[in-house]
Amino acid sequence: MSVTSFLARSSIPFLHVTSSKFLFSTTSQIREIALNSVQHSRMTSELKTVYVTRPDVASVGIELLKTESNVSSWSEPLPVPRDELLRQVVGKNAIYCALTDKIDAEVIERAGPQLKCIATISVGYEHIDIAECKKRGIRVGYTPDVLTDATAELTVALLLATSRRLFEANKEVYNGGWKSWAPNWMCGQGLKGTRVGLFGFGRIGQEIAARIVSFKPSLLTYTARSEHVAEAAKVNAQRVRFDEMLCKSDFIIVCCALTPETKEVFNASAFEKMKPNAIFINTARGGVVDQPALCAALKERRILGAGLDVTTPEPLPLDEPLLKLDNVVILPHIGSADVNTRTEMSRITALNILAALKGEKMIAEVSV
Ligand SMILES: O=CC(=O)O
Repeated sequence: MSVTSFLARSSIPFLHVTSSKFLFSTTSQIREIALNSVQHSRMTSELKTVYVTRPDVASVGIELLKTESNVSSWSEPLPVPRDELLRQVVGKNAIYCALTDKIDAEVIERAGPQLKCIATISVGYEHIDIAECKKRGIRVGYTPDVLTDATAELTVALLLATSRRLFEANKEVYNGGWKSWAPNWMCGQGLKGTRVGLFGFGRIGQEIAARIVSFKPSLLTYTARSEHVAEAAKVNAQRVRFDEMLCKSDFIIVCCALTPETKEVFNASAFEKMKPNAIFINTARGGVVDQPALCAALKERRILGAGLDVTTPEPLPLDEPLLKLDNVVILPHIGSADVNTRTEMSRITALNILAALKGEKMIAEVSV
């Protein structure tokens, strides 16, 4: 890089820049600047390199990363195309990604042996090939905790919107269907006195439970691999077997991680066991559900309704059969979408990368 173009880009404090003209008086000053330029270029070339796939949600994180690394990023508000991702990761030390990016063995191999860290701006990390990272000693960062409250809040909002038919009712206001107050019109199913089952009782499940308690259900139950005795006691929840949850719940809320064990665990046989008034809520991952089986159960009114913040695929194509049903509420995966939460997620993702690149403890690291 020439001295002039370096100066044009740099922010060396003693340099005076007016209308892109550089004002310096003596040759010694010019020599000093040139020397600085060389040193700065050397420093810059020694900085670690980070590729960011989602600049739209990451401005805070990008600014942080820029303080200590060379950042390049995809520039559009849609996921980076696969071929561009494969091109851009080559030679990078870290990748800042989102759940919309499949970071598999091919991406990792293409990046090269200097890749030290992959950090995702999400709590879920099933889009990253963790086994491959383990094999290569690549550290993986994620953003649990910070999004727990936002996701629990959205889950309750979705549950109420589904069970009290908010979207159906709202449409009637605009399409002339609202003729008069009527005793049997737009009646839904309240939470009070019902049995609620949580499929998964981790951080998010526990926060959903804490919020559901205030609606006075008759019983809160959960299924989980570990007992969570103390956490369950706080909300007076009972651990039950999956089958019991299916057969007896009025509401089932999915709040587990997507793993080989939970993949399509809500299948035709599961929906078959549910009560006809059951309302199924999923804010975890679409992959936990056999979607055609859910669609059939809703269409044939074998269950009362469903509220889904996650689907397969995302986004849903406009000819998706679920979109034709009036007993389902679908949201475009907005569980953690509150401004403060997303800002914090972006910051943590960047801090995870900076820590990993310095060999320090990350804020949240997946144990690979
Ligand atoms: O679904 C959202 C996340 O994993 O953060």
